[in-house]
Amino acid sequence: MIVVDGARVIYPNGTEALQPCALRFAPGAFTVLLGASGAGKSTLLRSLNGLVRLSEGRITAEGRDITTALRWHRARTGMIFQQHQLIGRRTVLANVLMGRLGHHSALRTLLPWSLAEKRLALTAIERVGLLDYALRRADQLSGGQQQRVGIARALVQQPSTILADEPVASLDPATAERVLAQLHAICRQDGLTAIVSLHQLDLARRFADRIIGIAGGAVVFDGPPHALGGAETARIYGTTPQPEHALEIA
Ligand SMILES: Nc1ncnc2c1ncn2[C@@H]1O[C@H](COP(=O)(O)OP(=O)(O)OP(=O)(O)O)[C@@H](O)[C@H]1O
Repeated sequence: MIVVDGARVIYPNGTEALQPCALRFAPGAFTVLLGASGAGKSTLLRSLNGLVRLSEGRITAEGRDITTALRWHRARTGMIFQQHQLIGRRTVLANVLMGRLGHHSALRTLLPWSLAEKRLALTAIERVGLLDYALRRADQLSGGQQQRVGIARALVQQPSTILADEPVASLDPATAERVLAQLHAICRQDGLTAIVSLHQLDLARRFADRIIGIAGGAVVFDGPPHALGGAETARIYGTTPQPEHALEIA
């Protein structure tokens, strides 16, 4: 269980990117963060991995404050980014093995990877359907394939939580859906807690167990997809509810 308790983020330039909020993330749930550009989704996700320092409040995982147990927390938290953050000239296998770095001391990383770790990496690559590409350079893959490498790199960490920051934003709609469906299926199979920011409302409705809507750094909606009607969507995106949406809520 991850618990966000009164977390607030004010960046050094004075921007309050996250207003004080209290959230609980139950194990195994697939949560989608929705919000307009600049709403604060990345700030929340990055706080959950200790990449952004809280100005107030605290975040705990399994009862441990993540700031004092940061290395432990990061080792069990897989991060997936919009731009994949792959090393283009390295192979898929080498990129996926990078996911193991958090499990080793700095000195251990100077040694070659063990057979067991290579097996783990190949299994993760196989799970995302890219075994035939394991020895290809990452920059020779399509955008969708590169994001699947990003997923495999997160899986090889053997995480209990996946944080994904707009993982399908740079993909065409059909590829976005396939990649997200694969991520969702893997999280389900492994019982992983997933917190995923998305721009696509339809994908959020389809895959989320729970949707958290953020606007201006505040949580303005928190509930299951079926509770997200026109008025709630308008609150998240700062738009006027449409008549058909109004009917949907009635
Ligand atoms: N390092 C930073 N320093 C100052 N302000 C920042 C910083 N990072 C983000 N912000 C500001 O904080 C607010 C929230 O940004 P954030 O990136 O969390 O939003 P987002 O919902 O993820 O947006 P997007 O969908 O465009 O990625 C914005 O006003 C943004 O300009």
